[in-house]
Amino acid sequence: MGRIRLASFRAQRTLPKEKPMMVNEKLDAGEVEQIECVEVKTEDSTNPFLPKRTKEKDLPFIPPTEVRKRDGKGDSRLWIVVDTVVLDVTEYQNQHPGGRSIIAGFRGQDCSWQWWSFHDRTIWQSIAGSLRVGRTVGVENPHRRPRTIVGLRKHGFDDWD
Ligand code: HEM
Repeated sequence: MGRIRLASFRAQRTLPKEKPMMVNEKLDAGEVEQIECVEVKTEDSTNPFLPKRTKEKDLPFIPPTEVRKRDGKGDSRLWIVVDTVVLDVTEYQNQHPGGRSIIAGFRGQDCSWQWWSFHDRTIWQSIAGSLRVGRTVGVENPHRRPRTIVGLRKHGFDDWD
């Protein structure tokens, strides 16, 4: 009985040209399939998007030196860091409601406090959750967080005092 041959973009077929291969082509019984697997090495082939169900503690560690290299220039992916989580925003930057350029300002860098200033946990879970490729430590934020003064104002409404 024949079997279904599944093509993968990672596999490069090396059968003779006169017998071109078709995706999902059925092989005859006994026919030997010759596929030489050649891993397609992009610089990020080891950092795919991780499923939302992956817990943050289980994200693979990516050294900060690698994160900084992903600045979206040339063939590079575009990564940003929120807290300790590395997000791949290469495609998402074009869909960002706040505009593309604001994300591009944080190429390969940390943007934690800016991120939490404009977004909440719902956006973290619904969108950023699917853009995670790993976790890291030690990646710098290009802007110092402005000082905020808290606790000097009385809580509540006391105009009738
Ligand atoms: C993975 C990265 C990001 C995701 C998933 C994301 C997602 C979003 C979403 C869903 C909105 C619309 C919010 C709403 O309508 O309530 C938004 C708006 C916005 N985002 Fe992002 N964002 C990302 C990165 C960033 C970064 C790095 C900045 C830098 C400061 C930023 C700044 C903003 C701003 C300024 C707005 C517009 C807020 C407004 O119009 O009120 N975002 N973003």
